[in-house]
Amino acid sequence: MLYEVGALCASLALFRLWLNRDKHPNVPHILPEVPLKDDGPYWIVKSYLEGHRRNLPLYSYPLLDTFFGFLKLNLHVINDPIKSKEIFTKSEAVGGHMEMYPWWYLVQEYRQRTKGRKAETMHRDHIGIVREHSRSDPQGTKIAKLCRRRLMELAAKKQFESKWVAKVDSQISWLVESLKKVGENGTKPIDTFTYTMPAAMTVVLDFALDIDLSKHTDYRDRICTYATKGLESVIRLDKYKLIFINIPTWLRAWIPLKYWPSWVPYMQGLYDDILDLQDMHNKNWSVGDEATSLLAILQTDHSQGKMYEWDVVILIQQLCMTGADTTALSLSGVLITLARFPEIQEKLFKILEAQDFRADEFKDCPYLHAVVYETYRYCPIIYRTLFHSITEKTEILGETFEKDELISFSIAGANMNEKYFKSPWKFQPERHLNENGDFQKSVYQQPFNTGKRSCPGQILADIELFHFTKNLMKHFKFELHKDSVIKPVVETEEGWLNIWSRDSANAPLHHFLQPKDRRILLVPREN
Ligand code: HEM
Repeated sequence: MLYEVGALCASLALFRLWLNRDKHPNVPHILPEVPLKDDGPYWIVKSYLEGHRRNLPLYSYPLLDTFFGFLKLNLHVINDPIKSKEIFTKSEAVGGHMEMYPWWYLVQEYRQRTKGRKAETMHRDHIGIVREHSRSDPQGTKIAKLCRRRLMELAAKKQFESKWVAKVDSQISWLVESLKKVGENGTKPIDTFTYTMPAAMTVVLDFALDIDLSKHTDYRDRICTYATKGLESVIRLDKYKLIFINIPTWLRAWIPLKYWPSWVPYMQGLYDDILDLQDMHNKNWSVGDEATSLLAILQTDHSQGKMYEWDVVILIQQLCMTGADTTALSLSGVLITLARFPEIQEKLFKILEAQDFRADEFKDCPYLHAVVYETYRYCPIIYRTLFHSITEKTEILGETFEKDELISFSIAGANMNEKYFKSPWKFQPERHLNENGDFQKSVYQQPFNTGKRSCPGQILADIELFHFTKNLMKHFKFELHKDSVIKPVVETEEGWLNIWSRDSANAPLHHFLQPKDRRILLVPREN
């Protein structure tokens, strides 16, 4: 008996050693400065800065190391923006989201077990835009790319641009009224995200469904909460989730539902709401009618056998989860940054005032466009790309990667590197203007990443940031409150690092980089 226990321990130890072997001894590791359980966006961004300081084109950091080393995950980070662009644009092997798929599997298995609405037509692989791009699944890849193309084509249609701008404009009066009321006319600091989030959700769902959610605020407010909780639970690597996703499906089927992670039953509500909205949309539209909303375009594709029923539903769900938090937090970032830099705010205000706040297109106010892009750079709330899982053995920057390994690009790292942006710790919108005063995008700045898996919503996001900022500037002056912990402005690395919360990834909204304080004063301009 003793002999068998000894043999078991020895084989476990050997297995652990084998698991922990360094697959990439040439790739430097940068370990977080805090224990992994306390690790959060601030510490990751700090490691990006270190990667750049050491001029490393590629490095790795541990995402997870638990169960005595039996569950260990490393992320490989590409630092060089030009190389990253080349890899994500050309490579056929970096198009997976392996780390996210099980989230959808769990939610769907639960729905099927509880016989939720339309569960009978669900299939675990019909997951819309996040489907894997890989040579081993040509049909799935084709559907993923079609979902992506449909979204991007609709957003980019020049004749529709004024429609998207009008959707932003339609949010302004309630947004202004709400901000004045809760901010007690500029005397009480407020977290604008609470209001920019429903505004951004209304725009994205109006874009997708042609339904104005400000007339259905119950749906709007619920979907906002689902979206934030959904995105947090997709991105976080908590142990309970990891245990669940690693249990084989046949075994999971025996686990009583009360032991499933709490977000799994909770997220069923988002599917139900989307199915309701789909019914609402289809009261005025049927296959064969002109398709102007994204949903109508996708349903037409489904009717022609180009995608499945749940690819359509799940793409709408994915827009809820990716299209509002990102835009709303970035917009709050613009307002906070303008509050920190009053001279720049004043300059922008004067430019806009001189043109009576008329700027229908980006070219009508290059300085505003530059302020938005300088905020994406200096205030990179979305501080890295999603993780991309490798779909087949491939070479990246001289290293051989195996299927299912993870890579990502350090958006915030490149943004703050002197090599790409002179005096990176200074907030200087002018760096995005050329000698004629026109807006010019830097090749080094990639807030949406580039290539086949880059953000398909970037056109809509830019429109929202530009027009929301313009409209809010007209009504408010943004100021830091007297106790703000992101004061004073110090334009050094230390001063920049001091803006950000050091909370772990488990803190609310810390799947993104968060300022220590999102509250500002919004002082009405009319007074
Ligand atoms: C300022 C706002 C936004 C920022 C900074 C942003 C940034 C990003 C980034 C960095 C990624 C990951 C790209 C990669 O890993 O290669 C991403 C993915 C994505 N974004 Fe955005 N995004 C924003 C707004 C939006 C909007 C408005 C939509 C929808 C209309 C959207 C839809 C998506 C989707 C569906 C994905 C996943 C794409 C895929 O996996 O293939 N995003 N976004």
